[in-house]
Amino acid sequence: MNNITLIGMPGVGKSTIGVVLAKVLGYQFLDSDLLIQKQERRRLREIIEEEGYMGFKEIENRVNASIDVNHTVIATGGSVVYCEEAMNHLRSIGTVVYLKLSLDSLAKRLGNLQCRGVLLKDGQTLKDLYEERTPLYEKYADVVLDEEGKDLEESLHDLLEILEENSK
Ligand SMILES: Nc1ncnc2c1ncn2[C@@H]1O[C@H](COP(=O)(O)OP(=O)(O)O)[C@@H](O)[C@H]1O
Ligand SMILES: O=C(O)C1=C[C@@H](OP(=O)(O)O)[C@@H](O)[C@H](O)C1
Ligand SMILES: [Mg+2]
Repeated sequence: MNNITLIGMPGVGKSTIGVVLAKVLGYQFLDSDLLIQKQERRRLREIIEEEGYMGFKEIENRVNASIDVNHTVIATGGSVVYCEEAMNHLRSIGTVVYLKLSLDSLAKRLGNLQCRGVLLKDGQTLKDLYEERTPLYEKYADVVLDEEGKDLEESLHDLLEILEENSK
């Protein structure tokens, strides 16, 4: 219990802010993408290439649904919101925070999607992905942090304030 799970689009900063948040709170940090790689003994890109879109989702669901931690900040991969069982589990073990950024800002940050290993269906653009996922991020979020126009320090400051508010 008492975990904080970060969800949101790839490139929004879940892994970056997550590790700093863990330090500030005195929590552990877990990047569930790295946990997937460790358990599968393969890199994410290899899993996606070898298992395909559905195969990756199944693995991502299984690994995230089995996370058993306390006082930990969990940075998820952006595609975890497709995994219903995993999302219900993450909600049951702590607070789920949606890190939100506009499509324009994300596009500037992301560069080449393929190189990052983003889970795209054939022909899907970043805009398609954004529109498909936004309702899912909103559905599973206990709280939302709007990062627009904020640097890492400002995002962290506002996140701590939101978490404090939410714990009352
Ligand atoms: N608040 C921020 N403002 C500007 N750039 C950021 C911020 N947070 C993260 N970044 C940058 O965005 C990129 C993606 O961050 P990352 O933590 O890997 O995102 P995610 O884990 O959500 O995919 C990195 O280059 C990181 O330095
Ligand atoms: O959003 C996605 O489709 C993905 C995001 C990646 O993580 P980040 O959100 O940390 O970039 C990683 O889980 C995987 O390559 C798929
Ligand atoms: Mg990440």
